[in-house]
Amino acid sequence: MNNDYLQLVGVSKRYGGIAALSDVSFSAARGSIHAILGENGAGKSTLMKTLAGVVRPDAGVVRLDGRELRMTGPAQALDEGIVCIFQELSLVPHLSVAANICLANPPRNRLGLIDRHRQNEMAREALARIGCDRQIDLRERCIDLPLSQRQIVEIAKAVVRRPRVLILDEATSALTAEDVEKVMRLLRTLREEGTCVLFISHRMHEVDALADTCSVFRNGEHVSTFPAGSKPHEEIVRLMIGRPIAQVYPPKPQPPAASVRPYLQVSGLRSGTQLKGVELAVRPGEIVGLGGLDGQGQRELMLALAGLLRDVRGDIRIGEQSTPPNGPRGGKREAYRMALIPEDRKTEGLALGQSVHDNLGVCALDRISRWGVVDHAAERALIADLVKTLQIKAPDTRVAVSTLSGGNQQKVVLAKWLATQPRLLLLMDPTRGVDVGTKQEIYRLFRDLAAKGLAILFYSTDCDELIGLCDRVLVMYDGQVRASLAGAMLTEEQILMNAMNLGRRDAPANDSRVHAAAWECAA
Ligand SMILES: Nc1ncnc2c1ncn2[C@@H]1O[C@H](COP(=O)(O)OP(=O)(O)OP(=O)(O)O)[C@@H](O)[C@H]1O
Repeated sequence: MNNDYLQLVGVSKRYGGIAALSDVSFSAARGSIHAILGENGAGKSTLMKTLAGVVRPDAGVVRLDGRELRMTGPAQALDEGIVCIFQELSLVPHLSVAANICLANPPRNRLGLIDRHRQNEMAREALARIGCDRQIDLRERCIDLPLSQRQIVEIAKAVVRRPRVLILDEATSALTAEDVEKVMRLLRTLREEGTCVLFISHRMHEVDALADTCSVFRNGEHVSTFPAGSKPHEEIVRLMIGRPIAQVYPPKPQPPAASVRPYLQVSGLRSGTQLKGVELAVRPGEIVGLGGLDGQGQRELMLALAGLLRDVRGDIRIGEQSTPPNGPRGGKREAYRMALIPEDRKTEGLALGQSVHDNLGVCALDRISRWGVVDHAAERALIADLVKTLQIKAPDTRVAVSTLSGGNQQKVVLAKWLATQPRLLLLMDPTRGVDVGTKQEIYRLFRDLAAKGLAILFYSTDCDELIGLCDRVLVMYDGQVRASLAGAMLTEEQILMNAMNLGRRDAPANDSRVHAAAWECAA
């Protein structure tokens, strides 16, 4: 095995006063999977962008198979066989799945026109390599796909280029557990074929399952490289964040009494073929998880609750009020004191070109305005408070939010909605792309918010965090809540059994009824 297949020597990159990479040297082998670990802002993405020709380093050399690469741009990196799957998806939203997969090099017929038949074949083959050719329609526009499927298309787009070096920057963070397995199988096959895979992930169980070698980065510096499995997790976390982490999840308090009136109560919620009579209740002080296999109505439920889905029937009560049939709309949403943290921070959560300051202030204009005029002192105080509470790492709040690391962008999304002082938080995968130290802080924050009386509905694709954080987990199957699990029943096995509807052929769970029984079991 050529251990120095991909080599970086003395690579540095500064952004103004920030050293994103400081004199980084490391190498990765051909036919191997090399995990790149580090907390948010450690420089991982900058490293990948350097390899992908997107960022030009201030100093240093990159070699591939012994040859020095003088990268002039992304096209040259692609020509060298270096393909990167970025955290922020790069699909053209209004083009079809097939067109996106073949975008860099579409097959052409004798007239020079795109050969659609061949294009479809190539796209289908790429999706089949991942095992997703049946679940994604080649003709569908990417904008109409859920985030997890868009991520699969992004991976297929990389596969079709037959990479020599494949870089995945948090590419599994939006995927369902089932799709993560498929992508892992694909990466192992690519490894056997000789591809050098660099894999950035904040999910240690994926790193354990995949990687041959790990490299840890901190504050732009390469801290250590070691064989995967040779160090305990605690040691790796300490290398990553410079301090040990004892317990990632905060202790769970006593549940609110069953007599406490739910802040959110949903009954008989239906919409199209996705929601088929959802029943649930979330009390003030509770963190209720929403689990199940992907596509069982979890996303639609969240959107329906936030008034972002059409043709919804059933009853939604928030606080003291019933919402209109299609959920709270537009400006009326504030009256219900609810906030939705969306799944895709790039397209739904942030105005990327705007400053951190403007992104943070935009949702709280009511709080920082007097007689329709923004009180700039109040605005600055609010923003300083949010930056401190969420520990957002930004050189200055006037920089564009696009220049922050992925994890810090996610914190901005959270902060801007917390600024509205919601009483109901609807969270869609809020720790996606967030490092373990920051996750710990965010979990504590949610627990503190719950202790202050917020009702929290938490949709996550990560079973581990559902179990670790939530008081109760509702498992959805085929547009209904199939089970409400708490206490000793809140296990991965139970979540999976109910997610696959195994061993239960009975009616959907009425959460209000199940709730009491589940808590009895928890107590
Ligand atoms: N275009 C840019 N302009 C200014 N600063 C930048 C830019 N890109 C990155 N940075 C800064 O460089 C540092 C490293 O960022 P990078 O995105 O490489 O971190 P990361 O390890 O990938 O983090 P995450 O896990 O959150 O994605 C951060 O402090 C970030 O704010």
